[in-house]
Amino acid sequence: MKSRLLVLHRPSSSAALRLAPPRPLSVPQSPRLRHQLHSQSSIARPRQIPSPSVPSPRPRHLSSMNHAVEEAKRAAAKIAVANHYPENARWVGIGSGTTIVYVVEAITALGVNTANTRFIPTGYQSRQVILSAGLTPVEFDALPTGTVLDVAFDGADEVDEDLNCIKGGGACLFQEKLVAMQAKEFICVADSRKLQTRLLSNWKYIPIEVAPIAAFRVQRRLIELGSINPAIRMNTDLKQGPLKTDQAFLLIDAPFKPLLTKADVDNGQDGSGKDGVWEVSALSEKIKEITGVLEVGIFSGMTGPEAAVAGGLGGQRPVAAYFGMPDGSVSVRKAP
Ligand SMILES: O=C[C@H](O)[C@H](O)[C@H](O)COP(=O)(O)O
Repeated sequence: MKSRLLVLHRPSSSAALRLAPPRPLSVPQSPRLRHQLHSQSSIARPRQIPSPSVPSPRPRHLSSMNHAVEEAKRAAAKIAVANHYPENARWVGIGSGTTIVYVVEAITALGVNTANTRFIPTGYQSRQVILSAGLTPVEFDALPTGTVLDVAFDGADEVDEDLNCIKGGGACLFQEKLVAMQAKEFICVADSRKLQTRLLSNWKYIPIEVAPIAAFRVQRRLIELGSINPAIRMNTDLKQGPLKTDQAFLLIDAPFKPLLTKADVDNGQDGSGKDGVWEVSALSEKIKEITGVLEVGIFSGMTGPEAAVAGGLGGQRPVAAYFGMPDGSVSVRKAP
């Protein structure tokens, strides 16, 4: 199942800038302190649409690093759209986050006629991105019965060698999974910080969307499964309390040990949860079983084409993931 990494585009001049790790984490030591401490970490952060024209107050080296990251996302989006945006597209899923902005930018830059194309958002921010680009959104629950999306594009917080993803760092995951699973194929676009061998290598927690009334119960169960200090995500402004998703649910950010890949298990490692060591899909299924969990931010299992062969829809694993690299090139991992 292990994917190959291909470099698709390499520029002649190298930007030679290292990308900063994504969203540094500060995981609280005590579950009792979780609300307060999480509010001070970068975990609690409403998303902003990047606006390269807005002057940055940051030191120059930081702003050039950020610029390099944004350009890496843009480069990956451009190639992903060029390779996967269908001719005469009718239904296109649009994910959430900062990278998806460049996907929409790349779609509009194609210059194709979108009069008959409907774009399915995965939340409030996603809908705003679609509208700002002059495209037409249609809510997921307004799709005609039986509609299959031609393609769904989205970002990710981390992608492993099998193309399993962690998503939800920007507080969207449930609608993203709905949309990905309604599409013929899901295409992931990211920058090199997200490209890892195993999930939970650089990105340290799994976002889980939960019913508010069940949050503490779910938190306890996550600890039993081996999560180290799972924390309810707070708004940046503490006075606003826990962050609410588009469904008015809460998010629990659950750190675990790095997740085993299929190859790890094939090589004899135990991913059944012993000592808190899990294989990706095993953990995802276990978390999904907890009463009170709406959805888990692990996208694993079948791809769209695999689901079609199995007789239906339901692929949540991308068929390809595009990564903008620090040197300006774009690498792609494709599902075998
Ligand atoms: O919750 C947000 C989504 O899952 C995003 O797709 C993910 O967090 C990646 O976001 P970004 O493109 O901003 O890195």
